Amino acid sequence: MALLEVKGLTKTFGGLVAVNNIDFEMEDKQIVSVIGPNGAGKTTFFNVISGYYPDHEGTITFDGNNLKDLTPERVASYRMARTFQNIKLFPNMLTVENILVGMHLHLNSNIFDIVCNRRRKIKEEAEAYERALELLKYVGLEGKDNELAKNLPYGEQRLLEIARALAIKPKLLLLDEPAAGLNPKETEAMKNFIIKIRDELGHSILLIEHDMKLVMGLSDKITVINYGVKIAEGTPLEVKHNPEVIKAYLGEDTATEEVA
Ligand SMILES: Nc1ncnc2c1ncn2[C@@H]1O[C@H](COP(=O)(O)OP(=O)(O)OP(=O)(O)O)[C@@H](O)[C@H]1O
Repeated sequence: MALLEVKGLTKTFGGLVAVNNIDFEMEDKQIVSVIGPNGAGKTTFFNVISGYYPDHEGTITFDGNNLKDLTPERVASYRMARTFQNIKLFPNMLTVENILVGMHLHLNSNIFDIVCNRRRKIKEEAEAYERALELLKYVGLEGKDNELAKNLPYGEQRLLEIARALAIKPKLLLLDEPAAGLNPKETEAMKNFIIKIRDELGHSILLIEHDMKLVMGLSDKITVINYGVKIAEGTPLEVKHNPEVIKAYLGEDTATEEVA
C-alpha cells in the first residue's frame, strides 16, 4: 500500500484551477520532488494534502487514513509534518521553544494529568526539553537553544523549521522549497541533510524545489506540474529528458547536464 495516495485532486480559486485532477502516489521511505514553473500549483498541492484547503475535490489517503475534511492539526496527528516556502517560525520565541511547540502533538498528558498528576507532566516536559535539544543538535544548531529564532541567520532558520517538523517523528515530511535563499554550499549541505533524514530516521520526504541540482541529486521520483496539471512523472533521468518537461520548465541546458 502506498504511503500517500491522491486521486483526482482538484483545487480552484474562483475561476482559476490551481490543481487540476492530479493523481499521485508515493511509497514509504521515498524522496519525491514536485517541480514546475512559478504558479504551476505546487504549493497549492501541498496545502491541500496537509489540510490547509479542505474545500477541494478528490481523495487523499495517507498511511491508510482518509484525510478528507481534516484540519492541518488532525493531518499532523497522523504524523505528516511540513515546512513552508516562507519560513513560519515563532520569531520571538527561543529556538528550543519553537521545537517544543511542534512537539505538543506528541505529549501524552491530558487535562486530568495536568490537574491531578503534575509529576507525569513534569517528567514529560523534561523529556520533551531533552529531545528538543537533541533535535537542535541533529540539524546542526547545538548550543543555540537560548537564541531567539529571529536572530538566527536565514539558513539556520530553515534548519530550525525542519527540526520543529521532525519533532512529531513524521512518517511523511513535506518540505516547501528547502533550498530557497540558500547559497550553493548551503544547498549542497541541505541535499545531503535531506538524504540523511530519510536514511537515518526513516522518514519519507516530499519536497517542492526549484534548484534542479538538488532535485536531480536526491529524488527517487519526480512529479512535474504545469498549469495545475501533472505533465510528467519518473526518475530524474526520465524527467530531465522528457521533451514536454524541457519545453515547459527545464530548458535544454538542464537536459544536457549530468545528474548529480
Ligand atoms: N490563496 C489563493 N487564492 C487565490 N489564488 C491562489 C491562492 N494560492 C495560489 N493561488 C494561485 O494558484 C496558482 C498556483 O499557485 P501556487 O502557489 O500553488 O504555485 P507554485 O507552483 O507553488 O508557484 P511557486 O513556484 O511560484 O511557488 C497561481 O496562479 C496562484 O496565483
